[in-house]
Amino acid sequence: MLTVRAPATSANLGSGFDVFGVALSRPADIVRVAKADETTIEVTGTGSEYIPEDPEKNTVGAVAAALDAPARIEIDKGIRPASGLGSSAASAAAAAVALDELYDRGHTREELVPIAAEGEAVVSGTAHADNVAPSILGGFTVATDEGVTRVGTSLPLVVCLPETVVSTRDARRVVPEEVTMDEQVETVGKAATLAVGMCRGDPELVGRGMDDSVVTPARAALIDGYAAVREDAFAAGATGVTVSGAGPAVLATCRANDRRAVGSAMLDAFAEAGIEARVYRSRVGQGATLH
Ligand SMILES: Nc1ncnc2c1ncn2[C@@H]1O[C@H](COP(=O)(O)OP(=O)(O)OP(=O)(O)O)[C@@H](O)[C@H]1O
Ligand SMILES: N[C@@H](CCO)C(=O)O
Repeated sequence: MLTVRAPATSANLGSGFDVFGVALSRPADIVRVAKADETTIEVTGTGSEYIPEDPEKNTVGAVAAALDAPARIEIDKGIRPASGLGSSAASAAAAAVALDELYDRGHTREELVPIAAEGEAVVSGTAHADNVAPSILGGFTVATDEGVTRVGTSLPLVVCLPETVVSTRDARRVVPEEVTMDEQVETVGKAATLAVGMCRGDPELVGRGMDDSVVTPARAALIDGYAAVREDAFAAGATGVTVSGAGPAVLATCRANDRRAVGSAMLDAFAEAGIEARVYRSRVGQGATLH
């Protein structure tokens, strides 16, 4: 069987709703594929009991259909579903890379991004590419209808995942439908600051650019303990804190030496709110890899 590892990702980064994303160095999904007459899916690993094996309902089924590449597909989940860590996207990204190789379709990595995004439409109703792009390409990505721009960086990150669940479909319902011109101007400034920070590998600039006042406050209300986690992460050295993807994971950036303190502060703040959580001390990492 052909095996691909695709990493977890964090989308939005505050000011880049549905556009920005980063690959995380861990955790990851492993997908194995073999040619077959029709697509079958077997899921094991973290949260697998909540993931459908019906190809019409699993993101990898949509990818196999889009590539016209029927296969026996085994998914070993390292990324918990409904986490805000691009769980559904990582499987789709791994399947796109694996099936393209298995059937020798010859797509470039960039061409595989919209194909993998078809999987996201199955789950959340829209084919947003801000998780599949970094999971396939690695680094920091800017995904728009015109294509994907990528910046390689190894910026330090800390992710804290509480034992609660927020589905992307639900979290999209709370996003404001309109913004004022003041909010638009502020968001452009933040997003530009963040992008420059990624190019320079500067956690101060990236952190400042994460501070969005449109989508994140609406999403934060769905995450018990968020305000305290954010405040305590800053007190421990974080330079920026935001909701990871649709949540409930919380993403922080900081200097590399502060990751341990920031992670502990986030864990403690969730614990004080009576919520168990786990921490990933991470950094921006590479995209899907063939094994
Ligand atoms: N291969 C898959 N892996 C994970 N979840 C899947 C997969 N296929 C379908 N799903 C469904 O997708 C939903 C989880 O996706 P969702 O987008 O809500 O979470 P996420 O990918 O962790 O978060 P986010 O996109 O905010 O980072 C669950 O309902 C799950 O059953
Ligand atoms: N941009 C999407 C990503 C979900 O991971 C959202 O926030 O709804």
